[in-house]
Amino acid sequence: MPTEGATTATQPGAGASAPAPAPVTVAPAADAGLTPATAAIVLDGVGYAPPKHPPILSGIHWTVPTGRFHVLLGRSGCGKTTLLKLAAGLLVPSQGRVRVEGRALQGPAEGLGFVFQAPTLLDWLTALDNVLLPLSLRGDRDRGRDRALQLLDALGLGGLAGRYPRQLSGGQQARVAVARALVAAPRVLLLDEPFAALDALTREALQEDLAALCARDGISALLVTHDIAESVFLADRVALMSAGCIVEQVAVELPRPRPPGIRYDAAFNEHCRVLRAALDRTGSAR
Ligand SMILES: Nc1ncnc2c1ncn2[C@@H]1O[C@H](COP(=O)(O)OP(=O)(O)OP(=O)(O)O)[C@@H](O)[C@H]1O
Repeated sequence: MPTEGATTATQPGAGASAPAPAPVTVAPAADAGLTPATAAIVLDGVGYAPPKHPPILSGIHWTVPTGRFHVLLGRSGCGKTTLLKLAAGLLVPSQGRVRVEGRALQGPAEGLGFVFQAPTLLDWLTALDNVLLPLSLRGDRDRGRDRALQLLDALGLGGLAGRYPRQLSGGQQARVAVARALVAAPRVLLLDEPFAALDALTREALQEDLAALCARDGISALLVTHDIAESVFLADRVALMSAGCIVEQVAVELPRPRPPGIRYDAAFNEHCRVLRAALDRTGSAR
């Protein structure tokens, strides 16, 4: 259902024989402030400027509803990582406020998982102990062992729990990093281009596993990426960032669960086309 003020985009020149995919909803940035009944993350008029530096972000109104998967898509340098750090409480906004699960952030948010651009595993710990690290740091290691093993299994690393990072491929290390972010059963997961360094096939497999785990556990997720197809495969809604602002939003109205083959469907490609056009409207990176 298009949001008020939204426009729709259809495929030009779609042939008479093949049914045209349903229109994709493109909403103006103003709709980013819509507040659903339950919100995982709310950014209310958020701006951020480092000390003695011009603003990186301004006027961000954005809500991630509970249990939904939202993606921030934008060119390099537009402010995506900065926004994610504000949502995690790792940076304090210069204007506005951030709320995670209804609580105003005063510092690093609790009960939240974070997956960084690089896996950042500790070389001297096994895959299992890397996954257990967040629990070990608070003295809960033993209680989490079964969950850690189950997560490694769900991510295809069942037989590799005893390996050290140097004995794992890049894709396997990325899987360990995802398991580590999930081990404490966060309700909210933030991901900063976690698969950017991986080859296309490994990346797609990880997207599928991530989508399945988030759906299984009802996790609210916010992922930052440059990758249009990754956005469409994972997201319920994509926000486009440009020069520190959210400029447009695209609702991804594809069924869930999304099988790997959906990437070849006309509707999937239509979403990619619309996002690409929206990204082109944002101009060049600054
Ligand atoms: N602490 C800082 N001090 C000054 N400038 C900063 C600081 N942190 C980030 N910036 C600048 O703010 C802008 C946004 O950075 P950010 O890392 O949020 O972008 P991004 O969209 O995540 O980029 P990428 O996709 O390349 O990771 C960049 O121009 C960056 O150089």
